Amino acid sequence: MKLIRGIHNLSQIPRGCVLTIGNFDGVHRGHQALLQGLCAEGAKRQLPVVVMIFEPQPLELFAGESAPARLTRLREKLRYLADSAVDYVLCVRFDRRFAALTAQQFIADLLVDRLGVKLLAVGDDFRFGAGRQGDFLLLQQAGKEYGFDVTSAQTYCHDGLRISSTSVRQALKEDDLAQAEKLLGHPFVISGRVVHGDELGRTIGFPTANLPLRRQVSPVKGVFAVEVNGLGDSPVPGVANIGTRPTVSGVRQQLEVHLLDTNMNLYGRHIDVVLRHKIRNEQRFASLDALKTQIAKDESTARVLLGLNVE
Ligand SMILES: Cc1cc2nc3c(=O)[nH]c(=O)nc-3n(C[C@H](O)[C@H](O)[C@H](O)COP(=O)(O)O)c2cc1C
Ligand SMILES: Nc1ncnc2c1ncn2[C@@H]1O[C@H](COP(=O)(O)OP(=O)(O)OP(=O)(O)O)[C@@H](O)[C@H]1O
Repeated sequence: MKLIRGIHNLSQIPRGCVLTIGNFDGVHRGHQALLQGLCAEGAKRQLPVVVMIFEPQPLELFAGESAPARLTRLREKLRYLADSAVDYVLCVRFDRRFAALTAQQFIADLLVDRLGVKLLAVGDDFRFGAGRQGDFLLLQQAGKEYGFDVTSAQTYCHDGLRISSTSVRQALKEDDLAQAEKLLGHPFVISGRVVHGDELGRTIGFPTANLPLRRQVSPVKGVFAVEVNGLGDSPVPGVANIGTRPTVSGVRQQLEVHLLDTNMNLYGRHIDVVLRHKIRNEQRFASLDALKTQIAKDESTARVLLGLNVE
């Protein structure tokens, strides 16, 4: 899979392709089904498979802080997309100028002139162009006019529920990690690079690796039994807190993970924290001692939940 960043680099994609467009946040099972169908079409027509995504996601431009929490950062999104057999990911910088393109300009300039699209597959709820004026019907009409096919992906459901990034966020909001995993087709993971914290954790006997969540709001909060990938061949068990750390008057939301039975130094490493089970909500404790007592209990709970030998 090749990543093309920005429409000014479009010439790197051969003209004529099968294409889909969207946010693909989480790369859930609905997305995976759509991509599978598209890849089969690409193979049949011997055309490259292209996925157009937007960065930032449109609502992040329009709604700023109140945009829905991200399920995947760009890096993770690309990793999941690479797992399907797509040839190119075109990552479009979604700014005011791009957002102002009318549906007709988007089709004529980008899809037809620049990409020479032969087949476009989208869900039937797909909307695009300034003011979300463009819809499936308009695409079909344009397809006839310019000579490309438009197909609507069959809606992919789980237990009668349409899988969408929104439904995954809802499951996470309800702390239903099992449901989120069923909808995603993979566990919910928070990834990032470990940075230096205040190192207070050390003094209370629970050193933690800190992942800043930056501007991104996490779709989940609280204390979790986790497994950390990216540190060797097998996952390392741990216990993590996602929150603002009210006990030490923290402000910014971050993820802190305490690894069990190892004192590996993680600074600067990129890790994937797989959330396995929720243990409790974050709380403000009256003292660091009270927090320490609770974290020791959390650790025991995590051992049970992760099926580890309880000491
Ligand atoms: C399993 C676990 C649970 C935690 N729960 C809370 C909590 O409920 N409330 C809180 O204020 N801090 C909680 N913390 C503590 C903070 O996340 C953080 O580790 C501590 O304030 C030290 O921060 P530092 O490593 O940045 O110095 C928890 C930490 C861990 C590892
Ligand atoms: N369950 C599904 N079945 C079939 N196609 C889907 C499904 N979910 C999304 N798609 C299609 O995948 C493409 C990318 O979807 P996109 O990520 O933009 O939205 P979404 O997953 O529906 O999330 P949201 O909840 O934000 O609307 C779109 O064409 C969309 O219609």
